[in-house]
Amino acid sequence: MDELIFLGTGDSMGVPRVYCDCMICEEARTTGMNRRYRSAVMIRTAEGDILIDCGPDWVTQMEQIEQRFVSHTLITHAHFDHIAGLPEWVDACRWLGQRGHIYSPSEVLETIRAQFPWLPRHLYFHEIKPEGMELYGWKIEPHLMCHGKNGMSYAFRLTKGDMCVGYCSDAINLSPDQKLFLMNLDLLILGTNFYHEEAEFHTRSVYDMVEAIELLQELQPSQVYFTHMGHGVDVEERYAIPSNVTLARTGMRIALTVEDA
Ligand SMILES: O=c1ccn([C@@H]2O[C@H](COP(=O)(O)O)[C@@H](O)[C@H]2O)c(=O)[nH]1
Repeated sequence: MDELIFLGTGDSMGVPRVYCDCMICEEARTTGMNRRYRSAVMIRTAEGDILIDCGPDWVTQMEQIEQRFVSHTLITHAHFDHIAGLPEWVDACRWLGQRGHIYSPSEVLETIRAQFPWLPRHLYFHEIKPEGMELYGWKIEPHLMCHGKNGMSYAFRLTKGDMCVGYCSDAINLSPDQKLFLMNLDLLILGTNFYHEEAEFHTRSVYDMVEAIELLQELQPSQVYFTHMGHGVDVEERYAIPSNVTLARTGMRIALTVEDA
């Protein structure tokens, strides 16, 4: 049975934030309930694994799940917190003599090539076209999403048999067309930086939970996991969230079947 593992559920700085002594960062340093690596998931299938995003915590994340290698990586957008682990993945490819496969829409791949010009020596670059692609039995479709003040990011819709999963880690203020892409999912993984963010809307780049809950009323997914959470979120707090919403934790696993999702 396919499964999804949360390798990271943190915002762009992760939790704890290196400069911060707040209660949540201190808790993350001690008991570690709120320790959150940068957002990424691994989808495990009988045929092989698919990593979504490869941020600066990639090595630690692989060690945590005791996995030595991954051959196939999808990238949502070329921001530091989603791609900074690529050179380390490529070093692993180089030392193992195995060329990895990286997948994203063309402009994301272009930015990655510009940032890390040596990667194509050890990676096959595959453009995900708007009509999508197939990998290990999953149909994977991309859609460009509003990422607020930080530009645009892709969400992926992954379908296998009856199971339909949406991965949208970095989005805010979605247009009707962008919302349509995330309708009728069995499982939605959605980024929410805070429970309720006080900063002015135009300065922001990711939903907060209060806004996300409103959005869910339109999208109507069966099950939802919030990810990309900053140090304002305490996973032990009893927030007012619907019963089908879970705050994802590092290492959490979800069976990718309609019954279990
Ligand atoms: O052009 C850019 C802009 C930002 N970044 C990095 O992205 C994150 C911010 O992400 P949020 O999810 O919007 O909080 C931060 O790490 C910036 O350094 C980038 O790489 N490129």
